[in-house]
Amino acid sequence: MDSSNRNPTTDEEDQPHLRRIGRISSHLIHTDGSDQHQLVPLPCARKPLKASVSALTEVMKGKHRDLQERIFDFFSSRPDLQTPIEILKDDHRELCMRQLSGIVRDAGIRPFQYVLDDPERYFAVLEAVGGVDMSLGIKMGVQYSLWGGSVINLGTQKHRDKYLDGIDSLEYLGCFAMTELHHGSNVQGLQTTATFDPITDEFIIDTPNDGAIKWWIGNAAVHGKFATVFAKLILPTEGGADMGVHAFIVPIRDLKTHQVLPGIEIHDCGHKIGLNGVDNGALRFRSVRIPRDNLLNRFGDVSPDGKYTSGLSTTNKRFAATLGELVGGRVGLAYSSVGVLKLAVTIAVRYSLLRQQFGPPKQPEISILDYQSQQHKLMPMLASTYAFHFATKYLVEKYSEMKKSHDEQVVGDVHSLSAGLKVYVTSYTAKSLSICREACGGHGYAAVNRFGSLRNDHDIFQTFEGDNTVLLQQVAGDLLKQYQEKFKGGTLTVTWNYLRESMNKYLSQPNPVIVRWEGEEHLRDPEFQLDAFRYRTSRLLQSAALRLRKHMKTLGGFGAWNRCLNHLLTLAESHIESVILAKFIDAVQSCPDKDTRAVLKLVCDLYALDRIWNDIGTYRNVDYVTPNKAKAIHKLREYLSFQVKGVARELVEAFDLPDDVTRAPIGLQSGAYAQDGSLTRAMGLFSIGLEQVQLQDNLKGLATQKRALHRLIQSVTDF
Ligand SMILES: Cc1cc2nc3c(=O)[nH]c(=O)nc-3n(C[C@H](O)[C@H](O)[C@H](O)COP(=O)(O)OP(=O)(O)OC[C@H]3O[C@@H](n4cnc5c(N)ncnc54)[C@H](O)[C@@H]3O)c2cc1C
Repeated sequence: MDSSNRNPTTDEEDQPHLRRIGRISSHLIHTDGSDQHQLVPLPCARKPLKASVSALTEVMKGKHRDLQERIFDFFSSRPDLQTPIEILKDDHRELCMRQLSGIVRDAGIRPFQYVLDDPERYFAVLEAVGGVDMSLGIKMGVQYSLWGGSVINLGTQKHRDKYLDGIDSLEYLGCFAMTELHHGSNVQGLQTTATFDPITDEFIIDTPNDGAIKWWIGNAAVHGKFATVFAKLILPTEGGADMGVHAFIVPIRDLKTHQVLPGIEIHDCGHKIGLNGVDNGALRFRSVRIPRDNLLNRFGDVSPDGKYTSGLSTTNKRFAATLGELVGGRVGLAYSSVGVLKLAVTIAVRYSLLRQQFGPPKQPEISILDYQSQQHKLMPMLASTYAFHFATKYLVEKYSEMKKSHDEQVVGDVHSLSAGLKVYVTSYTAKSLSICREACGGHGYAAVNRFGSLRNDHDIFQTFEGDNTVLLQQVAGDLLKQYQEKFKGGTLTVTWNYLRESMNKYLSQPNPVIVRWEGEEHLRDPEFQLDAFRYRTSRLLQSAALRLRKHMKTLGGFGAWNRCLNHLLTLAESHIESVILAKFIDAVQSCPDKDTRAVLKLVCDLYALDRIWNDIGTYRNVDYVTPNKAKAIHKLREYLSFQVKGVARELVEAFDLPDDVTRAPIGLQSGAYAQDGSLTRAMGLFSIGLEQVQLQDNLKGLATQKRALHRLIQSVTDF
């Protein structure tokens, strides 16, 4: 599988602008004709990179690859559990349920044990099943991370004793019922009530109006037996004291008959844009009585005589503690989203290497990845996939550490990091899925090539577990808090230490000499790259703080925040980008193999310069870079894209996705790199049809069509 970089001479010839630069290497000429400043070093002057797939795979391989392989093997041995291209909503829901129980009961994998003992393993399972069918990943997340997680993290020992075994074995399928028709993001605005009745020692769960109907609740429409219901806890004092939002276990269906229980109404949320394997439903409660013990009482409890006790002094603190325990879902989404991005990039890059269109006169057509525009679409995306891989790996490790140590600093760090990475990665992946589809032309539009379902299934990752725009504001809020702490001399949490070290440096004018440096060595120096990211974040942070203070006087806190909202969102994104870069640089520097380190460094440089170029206006506005330096960044970014293209095949191979998971006929490993143009393309097209028929076979048994198609392919081969 190992191979060296593509022949740079050939590649150069495919790129006339590079050829031009290459030939006049000693002089200072740009493709735009200007001759003012030094060019970035030339392609022909460089040593080709040696990219070894096995060495790269070793770096990218998660700790629990063996577990993921068990899952892939299980699904490849069970064609009856593979999701066909065309499937009706109700069939998809049943299939998804069978897939989940297949993992637990047939393959013997117990994800819930990992939630309890080894979250890194749990996230590895989640990533793998998401590759099989994203609906399965989400259904599993609802069962174990949300419903199961609420019992573990918000309940106490009595709840663990009573529910954990049933959750693990899937006997107690459950829901996480937080969102209401009128309130999604604003959880403190929930209206469902849980009123304590000391006479019967019960809570009475009520939906006071239509707006309080629980909405979008996963597992509710068909399979759920229980729901963790978030409701305002009301005590029976005069007028009813509202103790804020708490979580309660409410049985919704009979364990034996599966009948909906009295006082509960369940409606189906219907066909969705994607994730139709998950049965989302709406729940309404009409004076449903549950025992007092069903209050998940880790952060607040009620005694039989109706007295409320809590170790936390205010409603706000209890609320923060309750929501804080639920970050696992966000970690899972960020991690899984990188898995989706890997899949999409793999399909798009493999296809782009194979597909040929146009070429120089009277010469063979060239691969579409030889076009600068295609490199521009896909290479920074490939670099970002690597960047996100290392950042989310770090997040998962930190999350596991937090679960063990409960160290306050780590808790703060994980909360903000999980919010920031969930937002940044899911938004990026959502946009990339459309770019990948387009990059594969018409074949990208065939359902069998997967971009449509990946895009539709993944899209909602931007909204659930916290709407991205809302979550990003939490990151901005935390940054401002850290900023205040810095000036008060308090401690900064781990990922933000750079603010302490460098705030003063960044708030002074940039060094007038460095702003002119434009040599490749300087632009590819991690110190320069990190400095650029951190400079931008620090400036944004300081200016946001000043603007907020100014507007606060006239508009009040809420109004001032809204007046500065876009600024705050940019600040939070900038911070997350710099955290991602820092983790990527760490990964490059700790890579033991010299050649592999060089490849990772190249990819990391592309990630860094791509992001700097994307926001070049900001850097220019504050004179952090001169116009000539900006041009040099642009050119180097283009050139690095070109260089990454040379190792793109190895970089996607290192994701190590089996064909069973990739599935898209245009993105399979086998035969994808054959050089025989016309026949390869013909075979490629037919194999798409064949795949479609194979999948339909699973559903409808159309074996005769398959044989006919085989004959057709055979005739092309014979010809
Ligand atoms: C398929 C699916 C599955 C789901 N599963 C579950 C589940 O199992 N359990 C559960 O409890 N919930 C579930 N949800 C609900 C989901 O968590 C909510 O949809 C989500 O929290 C967003 O809330 P909302 O829909 O009310 O959006 P809103 O909060 O109304 O947001 C709408 C728009 O307003 C903007 N907006 C809102 N507030 C602000 C603000 N302060 N500043 C700036 N912009 C703002 C948002 O950015 C967004 O663009 C699911 C949803 C879907 C679609």
